[in-house]
Amino acid sequence: MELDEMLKKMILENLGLENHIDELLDINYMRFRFTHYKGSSIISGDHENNIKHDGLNGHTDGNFLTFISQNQVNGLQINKNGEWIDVNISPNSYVVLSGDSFKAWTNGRLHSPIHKVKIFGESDRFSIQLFSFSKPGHFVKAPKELVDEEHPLLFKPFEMVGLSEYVTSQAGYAAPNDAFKAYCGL
Ligand SMILES: O=C(O)CCC(=O)C(=O)O
Ligand SMILES: [Fe+2]
Repeated sequence: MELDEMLKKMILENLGLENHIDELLDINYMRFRFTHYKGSSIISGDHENNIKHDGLNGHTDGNFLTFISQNQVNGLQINKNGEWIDVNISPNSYVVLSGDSFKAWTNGRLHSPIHKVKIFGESDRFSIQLFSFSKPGHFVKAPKELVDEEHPLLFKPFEMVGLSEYVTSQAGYAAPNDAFKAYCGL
C-alpha cells in the first residue's frame, strides 16, 4: 500500500499533477492474488515430447499498478518491441507493472507492458500479486491537464467492472491483442 502511494505520488509529481494526488489515492481499491504455477512434470520417459508447461498467456493488466513478488523460481517475461525479456528477480524484491487504467488516466503517457509467465523448469513457482484498481462506480478518466490538441483523449471514461466483464467476454477474447483499446479506445 505504501509503495503504491509512493509510486503514484512520484509519477504524478513528474507529470506536474500534484493537485490530483489525493483524488487518485482516494479512489484506490486493492486486490490480492496468490498463484501457484506447477513446474514441468514429465509424464513418460520421453523428455522431448511429454513435458507439460504451466504459465499465463500474454496480456496487459487492466488496473493501475501491479506489484509482483515470487519465490526463487523465475518465469515472468515482458514484451519489449516484440521481444520477450526474462524478468529475473530475487524473492526479496517486487516487480512493478503499470496497467491499462494508468495508461488511460495519463492519456497514454504511461505504457502498460504485455507480459506472460512461462514455466520451463521442474520447480513450482509461487507468486503474489497486489493490484491497485479504482473503486466500483468510479470512472477512470484522464485529467484535463493531459488532454489538448496535441494530445487528444485516447480512451473513453470507463469503469473497472465494465472492463473486467468485457475482457472475459466473447468479444474480449476475440480481441486478445488489445482488448483494452477495443473496449474504450477512441
Ligand atoms: O505471476 C506473475 O508473475 C504474474 C501474474 C500476472 O501477470 C497477473 O496475474 O496478471
Ligand atoms: Fe498480469
